[in-house]
Amino acid sequence: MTTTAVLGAGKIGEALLSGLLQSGRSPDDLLFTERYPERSAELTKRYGVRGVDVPTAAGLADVLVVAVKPQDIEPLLDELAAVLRPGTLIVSLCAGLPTALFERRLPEGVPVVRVMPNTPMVVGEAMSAISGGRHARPEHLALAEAMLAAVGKVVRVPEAQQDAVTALSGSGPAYFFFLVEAMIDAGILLGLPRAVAADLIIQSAVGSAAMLRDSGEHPVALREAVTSPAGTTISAIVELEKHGVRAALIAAIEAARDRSVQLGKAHEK
Ligand SMILES: NC(=O)C1=CN([C@@H]2O[C@H](COP(=O)(O)OP(=O)(O)OC[C@H]3O[C@@H](n4cnc5c(N)ncnc54)[C@H](O)[C@@H]3O)[C@@H](O)[C@H]2O)C=CC1
Ligand SMILES: O=C(O)[C@@H]1CCC=N1
Repeated sequence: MTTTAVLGAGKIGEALLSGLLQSGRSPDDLLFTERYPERSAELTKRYGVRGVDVPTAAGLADVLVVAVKPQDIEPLLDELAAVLRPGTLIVSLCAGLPTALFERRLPEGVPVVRVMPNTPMVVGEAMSAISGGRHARPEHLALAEAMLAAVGKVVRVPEAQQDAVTALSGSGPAYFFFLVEAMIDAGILLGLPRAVAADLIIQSAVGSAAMLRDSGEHPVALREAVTSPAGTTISAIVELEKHGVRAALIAAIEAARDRSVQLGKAHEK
């Protein structure tokens, strides 16, 4: 079994640790590093996984998963460059950062796999897209793929598509949560108790997601099946179209893609 260290156990780092443990990985095969000692102690208490410093992680782990914010990557790269063992696989979860950045800043020949996961990892339902860097061989991609397959679904994409992936599925859960939040507010406006409105909307979201995944039907066909002639749904759809919700979503996702590109450009030199 490989030893995997998560460097930066914030929201996505913790989601990965938690998902891997739920999938049956032993806490003894996992490590993490964290900037704040209180956070480190809290995670060890919660998961039984050891918090270590970067040199210890680099000395013990075969796979180093980089999960710090893109803005925090520079000092971590400096630290890692000094202690990285040959053959260690770097798996970056960082939005926008190209594999070339890691290859340039870490010892020559380092295998790097860029991944864009998402937080449903905590319930084993992540969507992760992976791309290999210049020195990532098939066995490196297979190792990263196996790790992520334990916590959800994995696709391989050319690295040039990772900014678009980040905007779609990396940030995607936030759009769904935003929608659910707005729909619950609508329930409040219509006079329902908050808890009832939340139950109605969350179960509708779960049921709709299962239909999208399992029915094999196109989203348009599924929506049409709900939309009765002269019924209630079409009255709502007219309002959504009038308010430009479709265009707003497309523009929002384009803005997220542009931000991902910008995050990568900040580390070009
Ligand atoms: N939150 C999400 O839904 C997703 C995040 N990502 C990517 O994952 C990365 C982390 O994002 P979040 O977890 O949301 O951020 P976060 O801020 O919750 O987590 C980052 C963690 O790294 C720690 N940290 C920073 N520098 C460190 C260092 N040198 N050594 C040890 N620990 C260090 C911080 O204390 C913090 O706990 C980002 O690059 C982001 O683009 C990717 C996909 C989804
Ligand atoms: O908002 C962000 O930058 C990160 C990357 C994808 C999801 N969260």
